[in-house]
Amino acid sequence: MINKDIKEAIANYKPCENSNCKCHEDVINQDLSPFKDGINKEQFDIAVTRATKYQIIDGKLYRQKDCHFPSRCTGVEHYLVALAPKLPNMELAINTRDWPQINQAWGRQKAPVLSFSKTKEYYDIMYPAWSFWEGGPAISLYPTGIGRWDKHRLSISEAAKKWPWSEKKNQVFFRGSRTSEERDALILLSRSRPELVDAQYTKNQAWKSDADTLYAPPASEVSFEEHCKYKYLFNYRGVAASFRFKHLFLCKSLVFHVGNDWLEFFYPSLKPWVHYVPISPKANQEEIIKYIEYFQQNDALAKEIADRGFQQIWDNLTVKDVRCYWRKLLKNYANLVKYEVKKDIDLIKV
Ligand SMILES: O=c1ccn([C@@H]2O[C@H](COP(=O)(O)OP(=O)(O)O[C@H]3O[C@H](CO)[C@@H](O)[C@H](O)[C@H]3O)[C@@H](O)[C@H]2O)c(=O)[nH]1
Repeated sequence: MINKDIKEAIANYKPCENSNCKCHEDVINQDLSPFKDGINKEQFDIAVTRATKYQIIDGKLYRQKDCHFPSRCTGVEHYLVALAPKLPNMELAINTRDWPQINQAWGRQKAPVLSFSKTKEYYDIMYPAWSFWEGGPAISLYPTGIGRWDKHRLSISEAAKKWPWSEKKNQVFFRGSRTSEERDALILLSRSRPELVDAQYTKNQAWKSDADTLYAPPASEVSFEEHCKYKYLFNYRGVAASFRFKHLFLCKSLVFHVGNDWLEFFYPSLKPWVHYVPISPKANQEEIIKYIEYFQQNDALAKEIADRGFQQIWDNLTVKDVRCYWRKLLKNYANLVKYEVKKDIDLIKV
């Protein structure tokens, strides 16, 4: 069954074009399609009540004074300041919370909020998360917050060289906090089958007692580079998508991606069975064991998927791709705006 799924996926796979962030272009088209008849002032006014207001006027970037998460705003502004001189005048409602804002199923009126992550239920328009530059989760190993994707690309891929496939431990590895109960099955499996799985909960800011780490003391945190020692790495959603996904591929380990609802802009460029192993969030411990054992018994196949996953991220999620995505997104967005953007004197220059 797994064998057949892999064969079919590989046979149907058409690599995307590795230039000008083309691998991610469809996501821009899809996210903007609900606004194809244009974006009017009323829609923007709704959007901005749920986000931080930005304007680009005569090539310069402006922002409302308060920002809910200053380092997240800085992470976003790193790209916008650089792109502003080449962009037309526009205004944007950028949500820096984890959670997207405009859920269709809850009957929310259509409004153009930009968010880093969403499911198909939301009208939110995805933008590259702040953490490509700064403002990601602050853990003990990254006290100022996870960021600098440019540096992580180099340091993690160097660690992958130190731990080539044949040297990696034949074990599953996961470290992270209990931001979603979907992670419990793997943590419990690790407790009953420690030789197969090393998965433990760490603390986050919300941690109060061992109950928050599923009745075990919190584990010490482990750097992304150290993850490269293991053949199999698990990715889960958290509150929304989790930032760890892109980093895991850089180890040239086999990535198991649990659930496919929560997206960031680059997720659709990664294909199940071609670049990673898809796992249902409902998979119980026996099912998880079945997948792990399959790949332990089909080691060459596991390595092939791991190598393809690495290459896809290495080639198509560069800093240049992130900049290119922002540029295309904002140009296409500006083309849809139907009202005249007037400079808001309450905003501050960034
Ligand atoms: O030992 C560890 C533990 C965590 N991490 C990394 O730290 C980050 C945070 O991990 P975790 O505590 O598991 O939180 P997540 O659930 O992955 O992310 C949460 O935090 C993000 C920023 O607030 C949100 O965007 C997500 O939706 C939310 O679920 C991730 O990139 C992890 O890979 C490590 O590198 N080593």
